[in-house]
Amino acid sequence: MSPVKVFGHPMLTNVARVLLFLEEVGAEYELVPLDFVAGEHKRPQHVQLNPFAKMPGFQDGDLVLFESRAIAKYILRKYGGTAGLDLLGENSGIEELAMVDMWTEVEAQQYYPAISPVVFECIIIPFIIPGGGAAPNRSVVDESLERLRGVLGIYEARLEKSSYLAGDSISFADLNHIPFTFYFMTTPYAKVFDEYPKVKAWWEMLMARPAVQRVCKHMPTKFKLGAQY
Ligand SMILES: N[C@@H](CCC(=O)N[C@@H](CS)C(=O)NCC(=O)O)C(=O)O
Repeated sequence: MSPVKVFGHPMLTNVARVLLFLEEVGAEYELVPLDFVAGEHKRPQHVQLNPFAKMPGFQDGDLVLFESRAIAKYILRKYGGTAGLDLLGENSGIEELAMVDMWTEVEAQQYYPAISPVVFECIIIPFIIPGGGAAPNRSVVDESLERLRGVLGIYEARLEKSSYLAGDSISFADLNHIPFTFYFMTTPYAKVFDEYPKVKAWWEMLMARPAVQRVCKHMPTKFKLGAQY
């Protein structure tokens, strides 16, 4: 059987999310790299896979998916059992499952909107988007850092009670934090995490996972204007 295919550049956060869960479950996959500087994701061939002309696209035989979080859940449901990983909490009780669902929503609805503007302002707009190059907008960064501190305070209180967000086992909710936090840690604001020791220790535990390291090695940590990543 041919392996599943992921279409996109591996340094991009939403592509990295999909690769991360494939690596976690040890599934065989083919990465079909797209040159985003050349706009390959906007070509008709890719738009057939992802009608929003975004990366990633994903194909498993006749099944075509887009939206990285949905793709990641499909991967976990398809391969998680064989890998002995229940990251969605679906083989536990409904209470455990509800905790995974809740913290997954927290990542998408609270954490991501707080952290992503900093990453956009400091990295994505100046260094990654072709023709970007603008200096970070200070007021956007400052407002986002304030919002992020609020979220991290809630995480700190939670992580005083359990090793991971949804409980004492790692889950989908924790691992979804990897792509944007990885890039945030390359910005001058990484030290914000030092104010939250439990959160910092949790982050270090996530980063120590072999699957995380395999995916993050395709994500640059030093940015230069005009570089082709
Ligand atoms: N919600 C979507 C977002 C997809 C997305 O915005 N992908 C970015 C890369 S991380 C992209 O393709 N950007 C290129 C563009 O917008 O032209 C997902 O999670 O898959």
